[in-house]
Amino acid sequence: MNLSAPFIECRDLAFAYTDRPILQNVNFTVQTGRFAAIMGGSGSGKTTLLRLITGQLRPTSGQVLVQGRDLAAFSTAELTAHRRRMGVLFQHGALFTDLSVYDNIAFPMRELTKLPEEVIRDLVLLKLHAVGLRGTEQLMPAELSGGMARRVALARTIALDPELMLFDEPFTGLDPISLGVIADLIHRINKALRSTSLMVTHDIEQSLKIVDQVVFLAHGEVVFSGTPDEMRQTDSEWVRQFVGGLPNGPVAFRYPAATTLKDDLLQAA
Ligand SMILES: Nc1ncnc2c1ncn2[C@@H]1O[C@H](COP(=O)(O)OP(=O)(O)OP(=O)(O)O)[C@@H](O)[C@H]1O
Repeated sequence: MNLSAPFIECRDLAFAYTDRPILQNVNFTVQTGRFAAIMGGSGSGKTTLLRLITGQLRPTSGQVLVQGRDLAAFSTAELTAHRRRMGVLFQHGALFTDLSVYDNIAFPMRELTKLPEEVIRDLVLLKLHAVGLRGTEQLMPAELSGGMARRVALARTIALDPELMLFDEPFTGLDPISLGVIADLIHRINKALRSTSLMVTHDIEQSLKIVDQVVFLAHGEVVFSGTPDEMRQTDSEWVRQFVGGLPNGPVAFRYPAATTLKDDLLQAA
């Protein structure tokens, strides 16, 4: 593994849903083995960006390069191989409710590989151990707390030792202790597997502790890209409003109404 080479590179990336532009001029690189957070306000295009990187969406213009190769030029077989190398953990980390913890983690191994059951068994136990939940194999998802369920989902995400891990708001809905546990696990797994990781998150406090770089989106463009330290010191108004949780800033508190309140009130009188 060449740790100084980019694993993911977005070059002049733009995307529109039919004629509605969502992303434009997006340029950034994530080096192999690094951990990047994608941040930005609601609707700024973070999840859309993740979907472009998984290959679920195709850019309107520009490129997503994976290990130097344009994703758009991947054959169907290459795209399948790309997805197989990826571990994805979505917001609610949904487990299959009718499968036990064991079968949930074994699922991608059974679906995507021809590994014999005894090897799968050892791998499931190792993954459960990695998230601190060995002994829960026979429990059903309904018997787990929210934090435990997220850890099982994380174990399933790493089932096949992904080279690329994508997390979409992995901390949503967790209490502070579970949140700290998940953040620590994600960090340790990124380092242990040396997998390149991207995480969409609103949680500044936890994520700045564990990521190597932050890509900050506003109105569909990258308005800041740098290390957590650079982010804390930046004078970007967008970032400062987000970090400070300020109600007013580049993202205005008030909707830009076409008339003034005074006019409206006078008209009604
Ligand atoms: N399938 C779709 N068709 C049309 N518009 C969409 C579709 N999916 C998302 N959008 C729009 O694209 C914009 C960006 O959405 P996206 O989910 O990428 O934002 P986000 O930054 O992840 O937001 P949040 O933090 O609220 O999850 C939003 O305005 C959303 O309404």
